[in-house]
Amino acid sequence: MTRAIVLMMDSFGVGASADAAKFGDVGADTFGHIAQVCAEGGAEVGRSGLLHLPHLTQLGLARLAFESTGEVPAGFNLEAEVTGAYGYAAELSSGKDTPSGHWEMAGVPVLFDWGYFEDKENSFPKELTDKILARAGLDSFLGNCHASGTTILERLGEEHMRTGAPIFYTSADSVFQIACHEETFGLERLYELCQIAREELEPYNIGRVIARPFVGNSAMEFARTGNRRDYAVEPPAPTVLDKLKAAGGEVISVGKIADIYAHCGITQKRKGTGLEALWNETLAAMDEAEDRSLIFTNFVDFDSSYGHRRDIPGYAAALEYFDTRLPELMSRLQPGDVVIITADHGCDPTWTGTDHTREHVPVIVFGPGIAPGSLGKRDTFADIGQSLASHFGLEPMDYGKSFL
Ligand SMILES: O=P(O)(O)O[C@H]1O[C@H](CO)[C@@H](O)[C@H]1O
Ligand SMILES: [Mn+2]
Ligand SMILES: [Mn+2]
Repeated sequence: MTRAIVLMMDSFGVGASADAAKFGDVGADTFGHIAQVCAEGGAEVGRSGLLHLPHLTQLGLARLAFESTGEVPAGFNLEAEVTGAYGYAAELSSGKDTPSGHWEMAGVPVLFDWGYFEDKENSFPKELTDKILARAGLDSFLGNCHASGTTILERLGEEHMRTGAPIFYTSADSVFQIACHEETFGLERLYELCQIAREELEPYNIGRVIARPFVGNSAMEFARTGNRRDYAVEPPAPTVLDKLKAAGGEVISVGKIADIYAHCGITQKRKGTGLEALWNETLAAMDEAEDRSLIFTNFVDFDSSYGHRRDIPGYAAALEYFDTRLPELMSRLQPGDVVIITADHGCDPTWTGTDHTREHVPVIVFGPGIAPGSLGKRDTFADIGQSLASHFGLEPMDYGKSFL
């Protein structure tokens, strides 16, 4: 069997990269700061004590974090024997957003600059919103600012329900986000509105339109649902996913992977809301996947539920939960399987603001044929894509050095 399983821990950075100053992120460290707060007793909600990640540690997480930052994360040590190959990677792409990180790890770094809506208020050009409203048959909209997606619901969700005006907002990322109530506005209507926005945004070079449906009756109750949908532009060149699909392999998307690659290079899709469901789908995919399959899971909750929310205990508990599921994956490994654990950017929950942080990402590789040891610093996430190309015997990618 030649199979690969990529576990993409969305936003799990392991320390600021050399170019972090360009992003205002010098000193950011998603993993290190969570471990620090846990060790200081500051993450006692829904969990307790030192950050406990025995399986990730056994695979090399503490060592790669030490290689990335020069510091041993609080509560960890470098004593135990390591069974995985471990390293850390810097990002070549110009942005610290989700599509850039994902495309780069699939061998296609984003070397051009995305468009951004930089103004914190009145963020969107009137001619753009006028066109979107006219095509959708709407009179007005709310928001028009940078915002955290949960606080803007507290502020404008009730007005949205009363008036039927959609909420448009953005962030430091190249995104146009639309929040609407699933029942009063309607989910399909929200998706249609996002499709119109996607088309009208073409001249602005915006990476993603994101549908942000929510439910609840009042500001204190609003909750976003698993029906989020991302409308990404297509990657600028064929990724390793496209190449594997073209060569007759299976590319199995779990969670929002398919959306992030604009459905390019995907042969099967499995959905799941929440870490538990995403794990269940990943393991079920492993039980079914045949030779020449790539199972690629995005564990979005680290980012959307905890990183952007600056929820340190929540992030710590999610990491600990993730770690408990690894033995189930290990017990399913077959000869020829390779597992890669990585991330797409940081989102340090101790950092100011609510945006991503420019960080190194972990690269943990294991499987029956993988020798343990350090993979050192990788200069681009594209080393992952190049390694997958090599693993599946595909033509080499233009970027990256294989570690396989
Ligand atoms: O605050 P929420 O709505 O979660 O938005 C976050 O999610 C977006 C996509 O990852 C990012 O651009 C960030 O703004
Ligand atoms: Mn992400
Ligand atoms: Mn994010």
